[in-house]
Amino acid sequence: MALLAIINPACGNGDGPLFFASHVLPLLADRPLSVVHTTHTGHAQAVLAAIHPPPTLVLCSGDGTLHEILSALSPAALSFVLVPCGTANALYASLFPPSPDHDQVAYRLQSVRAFLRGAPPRPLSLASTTIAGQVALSSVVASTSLHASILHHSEALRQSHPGIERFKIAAQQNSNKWYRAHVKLVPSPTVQIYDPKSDAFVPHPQSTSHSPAVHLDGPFVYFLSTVNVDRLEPQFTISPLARRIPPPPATCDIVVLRPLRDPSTHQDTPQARLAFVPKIWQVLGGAYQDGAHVRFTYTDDGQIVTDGDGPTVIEYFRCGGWEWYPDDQDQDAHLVCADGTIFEIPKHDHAVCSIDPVPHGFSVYGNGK
Ligand SMILES: Nc1ncnc2c1ncn2[C@@H]1O[C@H](COP(=O)(O)OP(=O)(O)OP(=O)(O)O)[C@@H](O)[C@H]1O
Repeated sequence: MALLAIINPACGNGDGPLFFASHVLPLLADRPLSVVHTTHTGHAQAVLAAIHPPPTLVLCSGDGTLHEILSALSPAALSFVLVPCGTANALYASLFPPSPDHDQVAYRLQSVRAFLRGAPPRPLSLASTTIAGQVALSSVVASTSLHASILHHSEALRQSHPGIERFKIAAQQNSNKWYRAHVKLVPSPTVQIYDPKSDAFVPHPQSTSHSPAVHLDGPFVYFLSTVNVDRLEPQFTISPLARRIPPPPATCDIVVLRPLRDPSTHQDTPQARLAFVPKIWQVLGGAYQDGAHVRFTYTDDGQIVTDGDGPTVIEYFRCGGWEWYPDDQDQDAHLVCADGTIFEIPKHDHAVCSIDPVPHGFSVYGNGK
């Protein structure tokens, strides 16, 4: 089997080349292997586009390089052996959730080991987001609202803060924004919502056989859909049910925070936005506590508790995709993030995200399941 290693020397803390040479190369020494160190954005896919049939790819990078390759080569058939060398490594951390006492080197070699022991590669899902005729693919996340704003603003901090703290700084900069939009959730074949009481997905009450789509009005604080992953960073498990309750094919998990579900928040005012900021941190803090936010509920006076009888703080959906119609007057609501790349919806337009709309053959060496 032809094997190609692509190493991005610029991602994460820049230790990809050294880690590859010290720990990966010795394991692949008896195999025919070509090695490329990328020199610029777009280099990886240019190398791959020239190779037929596509090789099995040992990819030493973060999610961004993977995203570029998938976008350029779709709908090809290509298997990835992942060596996490990026900042967040969301896909790798989801395939191999880290434990506090793991050995750093061994932890990063698990996809290589799965490949070497002949484990079957696991098919990847692709979310396809269309904006003004342009298609953005993602294998991790497609989002709007706070997450898209965080990614938009964190890029400016990449040089000064190369680690994941840049996402926290950008989150603080954007925490009092609400995003005005209308959403249609696309059924597959229904729209399901997580019910913490039964710890199961149930059909959304609006999703009937006659009219299975679900419509949501804003304002939104958070609107984020994931495929293939339950986390965006090793400890930030924003869509934990993707692991605990495995999704059917061609669906995404969607995490939504709409502030007007809070019984103590009645309208969109500057004061209400300010008062809601600590609740946003509480919700995102729940994601850092192994996904505890999916069980958060409101008390009558708007306090957030776990497993209470009030309305859930977030709405956790599972469905075939979504459509996002931003309010023309709300510039911030026009940002869409697809695996870290930011797109802007033109005025009077919208974004449509669907999961695996065309067949493809991307797969990754994961934990063998
Ligand atoms: N030699 C290079 N110099 C500068 N940028 C490069 C080079 N090679 C690749 N790139 C670009 O680096 C960018 C960042 O890579 P990547 O997303 O893999 O890492 P990351 O952002 O550190 O990690 P993650 O996406 O997991 O947070 C990609 O857009 C890629 O195209």
